[in-house]
Amino acid sequence: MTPVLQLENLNKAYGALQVTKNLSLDVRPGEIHALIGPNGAGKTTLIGQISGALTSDSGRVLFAGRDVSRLSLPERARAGLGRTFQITQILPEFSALENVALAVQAHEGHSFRFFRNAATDPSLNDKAAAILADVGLGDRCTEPAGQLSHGEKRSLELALALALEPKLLLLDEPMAGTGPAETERLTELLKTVKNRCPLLLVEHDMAAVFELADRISVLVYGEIIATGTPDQIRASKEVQSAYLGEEDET
Ligand SMILES: Nc1ncnc2c1ncn2[C@@H]1O[C@H](COP(=O)(O)OP(=O)(O)OP(=O)(O)O)[C@@H](O)[C@H]1O
Repeated sequence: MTPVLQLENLNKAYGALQVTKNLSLDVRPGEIHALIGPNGAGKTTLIGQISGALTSDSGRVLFAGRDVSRLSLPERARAGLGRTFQITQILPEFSALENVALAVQAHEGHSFRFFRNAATDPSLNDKAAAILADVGLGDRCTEPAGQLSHGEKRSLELALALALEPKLLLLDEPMAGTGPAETERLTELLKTVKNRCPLLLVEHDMAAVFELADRISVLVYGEIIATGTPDQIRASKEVQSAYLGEEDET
């Protein structure tokens, strides 16, 4: 099966600090691939190298059958490489439906100059409502986005990303700052998002990772020390000593 995303021998240094070391990884169609590792292992840097926010010193990023290594972040986004928007990019005064309708409108190539029409365009609204229903916000469509709970805002971020119909979604710590009930809800939600597109998930919440991931890659000091199913990763002595053991002690 051809991977959706394939990283080949990526490198990235900040001065003398080699943050990403000859890193190779792939994400397959239909999977949730989780990337875990201790603080400072280089996860955020790697996500930046994949999205195009950061340029790699060497190596290749192959996405949806093409080499996107030299493409900018917007070009990679247009090629279908999705990422969740930050909560700060949600328009708090607009309803959840209007926020998603604007994203659908942007994806369909309409100009933002006509954004006032987004709220009244039935086809945009129908698509936006369907996406909101998928992320569990079907009954919160008319709520101003600023009034949603933190967890609901996370769901809205996902809806905004899905409105762009990505071929792969990069998720950087979706559970951060959410309580146990919201984490459980988001975990269930990500299981359904997986039906729409594969996910590369960076997450510190190990319970969520082990429940969600089809495969897990463990990053330590910029190197992948293991990739495997949750059971394989749990059983790996190298992973236990490098990462999971350390977590258990805290
Ligand atoms: N712009 C930068 N300039 C210099 N060093 C940087 C820069 N960005 C990150 N680093 C360093 O690169 C290393 C990896 O950082 P990164 O944020 O990618 O790790 P991380 O795994 O995402 O960490 P965390 O889990 O804490 O978010 C760290 O040692 C960090 O201090």
